[in-house]
Amino acid sequence: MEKIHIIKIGGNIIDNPERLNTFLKDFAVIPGKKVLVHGGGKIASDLSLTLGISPKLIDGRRVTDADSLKVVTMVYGGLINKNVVAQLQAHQCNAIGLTGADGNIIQAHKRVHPQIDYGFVGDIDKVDGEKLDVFLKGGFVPVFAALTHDQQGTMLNTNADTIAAQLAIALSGFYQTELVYCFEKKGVLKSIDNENSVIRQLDETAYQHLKQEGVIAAGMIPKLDNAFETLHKGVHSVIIGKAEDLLHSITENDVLGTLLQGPVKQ
Ligand SMILES: Nc1ncnc2c1ncn2[C@@H]1O[C@H](COP(=O)(O)OP(=O)(O)O)[C@@H](O)[C@H]1O
Ligand SMILES: CC(=O)N[C@@H](CCC(=O)OP(=O)(O)O)C(=O)O
Repeated sequence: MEKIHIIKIGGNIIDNPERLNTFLKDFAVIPGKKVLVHGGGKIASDLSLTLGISPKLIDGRRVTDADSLKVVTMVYGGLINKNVVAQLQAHQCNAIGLTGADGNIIQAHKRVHPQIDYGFVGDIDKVDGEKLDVFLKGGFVPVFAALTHDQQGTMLNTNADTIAAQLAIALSGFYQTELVYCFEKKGVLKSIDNENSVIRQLDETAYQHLKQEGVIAAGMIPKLDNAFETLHKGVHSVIIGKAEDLLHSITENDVLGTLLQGPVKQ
């Protein structure tokens, strides 16, 4: 099976023009088929404050009222997505910027929660892997913003880690899929203050223990929940690591961050 990489960049890289440029230069030369997914939560929060809208997050998920939806649509789908695409074009990578609404590739519904009204936050129902594959087969490199839609004309804000996971699952029907979460640390750490304490390989049992002990916390919990879900649904492997280590991990076949692997296929 042909390989594909689904790569997600975290907010701390998008927020830093130099790190972003270095990352995009590396991303551009990754051989083979690839998809990039980005968020940009921090930039959206900063712009919200400038506009007099107080950002509100619960467990890392943005409560997205009508005004916040306008902000995230502009910031993720416009400002960040188009600048990322333009920079990739400058590195001879034929990127095409998409949201889940484009080509109806990611269908979602507004989140229903018994206690909390998250507003215009989307939970994904379906990813159309075949439509996405049309772009890939056409030689394009899809770049997804953290936006989906409800098929009734409304955009929805959807966490970028979740979008990357669901795209990886959908593409695993056609490709040997590797999901890569790039963020600002070297990997999943045994001791959060020690960059040299990277856990090289993590299985689900060890993850549950480390979560109970509080070693793995905050944003790393939904990231790993997403990651293990993908392994149960056909994704070959997941790498969690530093953006600057991406190229080495992929091209040298030597993962510098944390590697999660699915069951060995017969
Ligand atoms: N054991 C751990 N190893 C690494 N990061 C951890 C760990 N436990 C909690 N974290 C936190 O998880 C964060 C990553 O989640 P998040 O902020 O959602 O990522 P992203 O930058 O991709 O949006 C890290 O910045 C770190 O503060
Ligand atoms: C529903 C929800 O929380 N959406 C996220 C989407 C952006 C994102 O995921 O950005 P990072 O990867 O930079 O965190 C948000 O608005 O913050």
